[in-house]
Amino acid sequence: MIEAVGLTKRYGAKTAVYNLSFQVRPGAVTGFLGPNGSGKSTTMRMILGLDAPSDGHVTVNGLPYRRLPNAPRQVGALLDAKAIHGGRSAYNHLLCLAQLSGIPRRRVDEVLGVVGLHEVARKRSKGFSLGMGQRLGIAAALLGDPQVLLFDEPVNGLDPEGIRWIRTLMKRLAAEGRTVFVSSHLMSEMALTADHLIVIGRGQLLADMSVKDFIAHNSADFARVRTPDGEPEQREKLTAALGEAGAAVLPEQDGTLRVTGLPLPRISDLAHGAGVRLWELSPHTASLEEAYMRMTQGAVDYRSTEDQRAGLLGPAGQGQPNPYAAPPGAVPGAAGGAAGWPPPHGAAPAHPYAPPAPGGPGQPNPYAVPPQNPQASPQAPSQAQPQGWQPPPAAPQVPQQAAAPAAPAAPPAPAPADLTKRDNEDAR
Ligand SMILES: Nc1ncnc2c1ncn2[C@@H]1O[C@H](COP(=O)(O)OP(=O)(O)OP(=O)(O)O)[C@@H](O)[C@H]1O
Repeated sequence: MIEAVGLTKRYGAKTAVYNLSFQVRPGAVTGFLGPNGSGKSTTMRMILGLDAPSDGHVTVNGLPYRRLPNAPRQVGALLDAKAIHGGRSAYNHLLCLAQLSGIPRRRVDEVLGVVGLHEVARKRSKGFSLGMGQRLGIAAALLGDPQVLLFDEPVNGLDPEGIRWIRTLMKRLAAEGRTVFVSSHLMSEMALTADHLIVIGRGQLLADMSVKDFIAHNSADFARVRTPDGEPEQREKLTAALGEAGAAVLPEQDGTLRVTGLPLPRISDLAHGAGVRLWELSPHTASLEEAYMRMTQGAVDYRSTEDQRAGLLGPAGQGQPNPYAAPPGAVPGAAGGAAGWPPPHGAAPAHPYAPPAPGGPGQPNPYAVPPQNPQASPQAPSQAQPQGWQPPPAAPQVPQQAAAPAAPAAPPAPAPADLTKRDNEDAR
């Protein structure tokens, strides 16, 4: 079990992680998601005692990493697969690690077999491909047969077979009762691998819930409807009939209609009543990627200037309304408008594809910490409210009390020009 309470990390004026509280439980794969620069690696480094928190604390099995007896046998981690002495063979690299931690030599052969590197074990690792390096890093993480495992972007550079292998491995490790905490930007992979998600944006907690709940709470299902090609009057007739019945209808670039607000049988009946033939009527269930994009859109620091101009944030494509965009009137917060969005509790969503307001009457708040989660520390309520989500403050503004109930004051949102500048700097 990993437990973070009020975890905060500042690098000078930069607040990388702010007041983060969560638990990572054994027996499950917990995905750790967040846009670039949101603080995932920093959090992992603090878990592993490589960085000291500025505030708050994090424990592994009840103790800070540095106080764990023989930590490498309790916690295994893949942080940076490139952090290997290239002149050493894979075997010698692992043997050094094993000897430092009192791990028997035979374990080196075992883990080399597990990760599929036994045939190249005597080769120098500087000749390894990206994927081979990842496998060696994973072997090192498994070396002490630890109960707690952390993987930062483990599928980086792996081919499809390798990706599938790591998915199976993680599930197996979790099924053995271990704690598996894994960061990734590959949403399709996370959807297949993770049971639970912790999502952060700009160093703050955005969500702590199961994958299923995360998708359900951050997306809106809709129907795809296609009328016969080359008969625009059929499409118009149907659009009018659906609109009259209270549906929201948006034309897609591929000629279909995206319909929300009505069940499929009702759409079919309305089409029949209007004398419109249908070539397609299919349900669309949101993917983890769509739900993730929707939740984190306002917490993205680095975005292409082309995407900003075209509004390419969701699958609707250029020139189409973006179903994941903040509704008109949402406060344009930092880098795209998290502030004020989702709408306040109980408010009707202004956007046709917006899911119901989280925490509205009769609805659980998807951003709230689940009741069974003992994370309900004094810090939790202020962290788990994306509606009031604010970027972490610069160092002088951070209240010294980690348990401060109110969200900290937000610095001014960067103007698009600032983002452009950052992009250009990145490109350099
Ligand atoms: N040693 C450091 N000194 C100063 N700033 C740092 C340091 N380490 C991280 N940061 C900053 O802290 C923020 C969080 O970085 P971090 O690497 O934790 O993000 P991340 O979520 O892992 O990003 P990515 O998905 O791109 O790997 C970034 O703005 C980064 O520039």
